[in-house]
Amino acid sequence: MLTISCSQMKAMDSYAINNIGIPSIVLMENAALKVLKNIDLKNKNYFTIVCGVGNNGGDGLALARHLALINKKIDLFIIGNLDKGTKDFNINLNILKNMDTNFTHIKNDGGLEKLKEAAKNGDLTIDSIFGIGLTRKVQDLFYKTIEIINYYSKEILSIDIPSGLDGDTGVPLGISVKANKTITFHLMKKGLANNIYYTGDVVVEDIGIPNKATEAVLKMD
Ligand SMILES: NC(=O)C1=CN([C@@H]2O[C@H](COP(=O)(O)OP(=O)(O)OC[C@H]3O[C@@H](n4cnc5c(N)ncnc54)[C@H](O)[C@@H]3O)[C@@H](O)[C@H]2O)[C@@H](O)CC1
Ligand SMILES: [K+]
Repeated sequence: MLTISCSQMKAMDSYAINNIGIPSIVLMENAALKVLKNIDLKNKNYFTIVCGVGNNGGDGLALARHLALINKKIDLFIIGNLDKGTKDFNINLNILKNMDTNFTHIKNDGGLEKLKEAAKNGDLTIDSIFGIGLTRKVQDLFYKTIEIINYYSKEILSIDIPSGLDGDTGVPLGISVKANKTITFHLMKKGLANNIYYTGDVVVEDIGIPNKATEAVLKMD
């Protein structure tokens, strides 16, 4: 199976967006719908969703909307500086606010306590804190959040990459979510291959990036 690095994935995303003209929000919506497709909606009704403020978090917010639309119970948590959300994260957060969906900003111990309860009580925890944009060691509140997700969740689904896992080396940067299932986008990432301890089952889902983008990037290397 072809495996790619996080920088190749970023370049493919960017080629699809900037050279082909697919709006990034379309890719995000596709990503969320592909995650939704991989959830056992017959048996799962209560979702604890933990989002960062990058595009991985944006995927989680779009998924939260789709779960709310089909009347699932969602407990939404956001970690990170809300003033630094990406454009597509902000679009999705704004939609949720307009739908009167509440969220907890994990910025103090109160937030972590709520997360413990939600992770314990939920049927599935959705991990959308970091994807291919993880750049440094996971520390402090992020570390504690991942610790709680791993310890209390009945089952965990990671969006794109288990948060904290280096998508190139497969080694945690300080700590990583240990997922039961990982839905990764477009192509398999190097760090997810043969790394079932962290990733659980890995499903690769197409999000509408044309072959032309893939080939253009592979040719560069
Ligand atoms: N337009 C796109 O590029 C698309 C991206 N997609 C999703 O977006 C992800 C990539 O999004 P981004 O590039 O925004 O990156 P991420 O969302 O993976 O992470 C970036 C955020 O995490 C922070 N961060 C990184 N390392 C940290 C650390 N150790 N501690 C605390 N904060 C840390 C950064 O400051 C930034 O806020 C993909 O994995 C995928 O899930 C999909 O929506 C498809 C389209
Ligand atoms: K993730």
